[in-house]
Amino acid sequence: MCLELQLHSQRDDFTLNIELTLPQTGVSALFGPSGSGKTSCLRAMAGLDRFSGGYFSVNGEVWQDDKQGIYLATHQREIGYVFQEASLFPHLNVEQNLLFGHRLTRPEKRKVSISDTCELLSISHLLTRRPSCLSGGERQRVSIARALLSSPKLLLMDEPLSALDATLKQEIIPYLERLHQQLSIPVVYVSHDLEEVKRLADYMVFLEQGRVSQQAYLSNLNLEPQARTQQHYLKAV
Ligand SMILES: Nc1ncnc2c1ncn2[C@@H]1O[C@H](COP(=O)(O)OP(=O)(O)OP(=O)(O)O)[C@@H](O)[C@H]1O
Repeated sequence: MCLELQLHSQRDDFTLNIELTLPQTGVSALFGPSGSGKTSCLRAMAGLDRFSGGYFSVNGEVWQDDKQGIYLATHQREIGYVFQEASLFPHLNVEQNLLFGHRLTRPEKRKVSISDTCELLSISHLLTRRPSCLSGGERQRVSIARALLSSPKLLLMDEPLSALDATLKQEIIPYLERLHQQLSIPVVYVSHDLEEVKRLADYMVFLEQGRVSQQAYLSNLNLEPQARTQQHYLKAV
């Protein structure tokens, strides 16, 4: 069992030619320069963007197959999605935000409890606060908790740390490592930070100009060339 994604699509002057097979468990990172198609892949998996010529299955369940006319809308896909910026409801407190994700899931499908999730992400003491009274790292931890509370079959994370400064990033990474150890669902994690990916991912996909240039378990990869490219890029900006 695994995740399979195929996208063969043209959007304006950008061509996506993706053939991906990701492992059923653990964290798979989509890594590549800006504009290489990472978010497009994630949005296709979530059903947020519909690309023609698409196929997507999660552990045997087909969520899109254009040849057979199958396409599940976002609300029919059992996913958790964590965006770059925490997207919490500002008028609800933390507990109400969490309950929102939980209530959307039918009781028989709930795999995690609010208390366990709060403990996992150390947010129990924040339940009565409004999002505006949280730090960026706390907000992002609440967003992750809300995504988990929908008991998803797949967790999609689009550069969840990119809006945080270096200190907050260091604060939140251990929580992501803990999630990694405790979650049994697949996580697809978009990033263009090689150090982050090296700490969190098991499997890595390199994207370049809408194509997969390489995919393998991290333990089988030599990341020196990518590290050099990233150093070069960081010096240049
Ligand atoms: N709605 C859209 N319509 C047309 N083209 C788009 C749309 N969204 C993105 N693109 C184009 O698709 C290409 C891939 O974008 P995408 O956001 O997937 O890249 P990315 O690797 O996630 O980039 P970044 O790291 O900067 O977020 C880019 O050329 C982008 O301009």
